[in-house]
Amino acid sequence: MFGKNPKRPPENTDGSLLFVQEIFPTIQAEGIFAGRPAIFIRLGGCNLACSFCDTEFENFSQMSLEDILAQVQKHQVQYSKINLIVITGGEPMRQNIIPLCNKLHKNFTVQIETNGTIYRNLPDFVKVICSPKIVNGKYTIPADGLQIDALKFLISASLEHYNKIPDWAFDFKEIFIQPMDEQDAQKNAANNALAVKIAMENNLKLSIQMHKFLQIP
Ligand SMILES: Nc1nc2[nH]cc(C(=O)O)c2c(=O)[nH]1
Ligand code: SF4
Ligand SMILES: [Mg+2]
Repeated sequence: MFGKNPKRPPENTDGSLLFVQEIFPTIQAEGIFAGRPAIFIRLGGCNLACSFCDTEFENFSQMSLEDILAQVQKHQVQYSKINLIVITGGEPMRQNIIPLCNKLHKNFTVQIETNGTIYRNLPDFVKVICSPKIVNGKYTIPADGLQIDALKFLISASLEHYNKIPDWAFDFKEIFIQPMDEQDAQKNAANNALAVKIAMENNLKLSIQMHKFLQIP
């Protein structure tokens, strides 16, 4: 969170054990499935350390796929109709999530939230939302071969480089513009205004973090 995390490299395991921060039901607040109830699996660790990162992902513990599925099933007791799983982080592609995706596919639409810097040969059914980040003054271009369903750009009026969509992005079929939450009312107001301007000028969809407005996870 807030760039204070260690940058953790990709883990190349068989995917039968994963580092998990939290498994919780909520409303998917961002991107193509915004508004849809979902069970979130937040995985531990990230390979980047963004100064504005709003997420705690370093209190993770190792879980087997069976334990993860059992926790998902526990939430299904209360929310039996939910049919969307969101795997996020941290950076979920840091770990081998392919076996987990395959198991979840039987009962759920599976969507991941990734910064796009790590390649994995994900099954075609996985919906990938990629939010590129600035590294060395430039947006990271999604890893070669990664199948992406939508890009999501965070917009800040004050943080360097986060005020413009890179030209390469327009080759992708769907782009969301999302005001960055900088935990500061004045900055956030400027971020909202700039995000609306960029969305309007480029005919792109706006994504707002509705869970913060709703005060849900
Ligand atoms: N409600 C809710 N929706 C989200 N969509 C993406 C999130 C993320 O942290 O990746 C997120 C999150 O943290 N909460
Ligand atoms: S890539 Fe995402 S999860 Fe990782 S540090 Fe940046 S904002 Fe946080
Ligand atoms: Mg979040």
